[in-house]
Amino acid sequence: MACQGRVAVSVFTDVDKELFRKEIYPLRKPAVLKGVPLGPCLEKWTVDYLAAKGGDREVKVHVSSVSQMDFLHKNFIYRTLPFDKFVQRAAAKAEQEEFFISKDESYYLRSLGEDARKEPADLKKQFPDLAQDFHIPPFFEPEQFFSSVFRISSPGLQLWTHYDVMDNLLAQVTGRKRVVLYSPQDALHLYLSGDKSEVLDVDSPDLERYPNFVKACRYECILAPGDLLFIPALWFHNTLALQFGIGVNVFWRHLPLDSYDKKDPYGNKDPVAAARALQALERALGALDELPAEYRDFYARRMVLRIQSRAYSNET
Ligand SMILES: O=C(O)CCC(=O)C(=O)O
Ligand SMILES: [Fe+2]
Repeated sequence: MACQGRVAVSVFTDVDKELFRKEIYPLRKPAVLKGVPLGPCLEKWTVDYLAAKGGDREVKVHVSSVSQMDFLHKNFIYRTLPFDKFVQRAAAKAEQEEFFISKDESYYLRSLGEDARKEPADLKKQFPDLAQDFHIPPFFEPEQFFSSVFRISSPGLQLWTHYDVMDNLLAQVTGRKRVVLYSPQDALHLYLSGDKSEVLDVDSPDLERYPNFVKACRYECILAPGDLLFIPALWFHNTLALQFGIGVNVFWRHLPLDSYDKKDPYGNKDPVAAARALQALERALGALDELPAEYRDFYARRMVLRIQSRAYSNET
């Protein structure tokens, strides 16, 4: 059945590993899991506690003059702050005394590994004292673990729609967060630029520029503190912090280890076979360029038909 309007993400309570592996994981659909024990972080992670325990190690943060971050027009910059200062600034209710761009700038932290270009983030390594307070849900096998990442946002901050290549458990620890998701099968309606959608305003999209966006089925949920969102690999997600928010996401491998790019600290590089296929496509397009426009158009359409009949799993 066609999707009409919005679809609420399914909510599950009392989920244990068995239920997750049998009833939720195989569906490859997002799910909100309520009441999964996440440890003492739920009570402990106040701004003061985080600042004290997280210490003053330097973190690289996104700083944006407006709350909707725009990767197309780069309305944000990266700056480095000590973790404790960053947390205080992101949680601030009033205008910033010290600022980079403007008094009402927004902040977003996606924590990184020790050597950010090589190593995935791991809370246990970068924030050992805080990592103790967060209990990673035991729903995956330990060898599937890829990374654990702090997600800390100013109130109102919106992160663009993108996909990651790992399965994800996104835990909301404090603050409420709205998450809008789209199926990988809706990729044709999302106006992709690499791993991101060019449609920044998912609530009132520019339909003259992006007419097919209305065809994408919008899944939505609001995460409250203590909620866990399962985001299967390749599902697009757009997050909006309704309040100052602290989250932790844990990425897990879904495919065998050697399906993934070995140099992928973020968990968003396409699997090696997919990257090879995309490269081959670029070569094919280069060959089409040797033809006059009329022929190029015709053979491009034939290629689309071939791809559809050979590789799509169904008629969507
Ligand atoms: O929580 C957020 O703000 C973004 C989360 C995200 O993109 C992820 O967990 O992959
Ligand atoms: Fe993500």
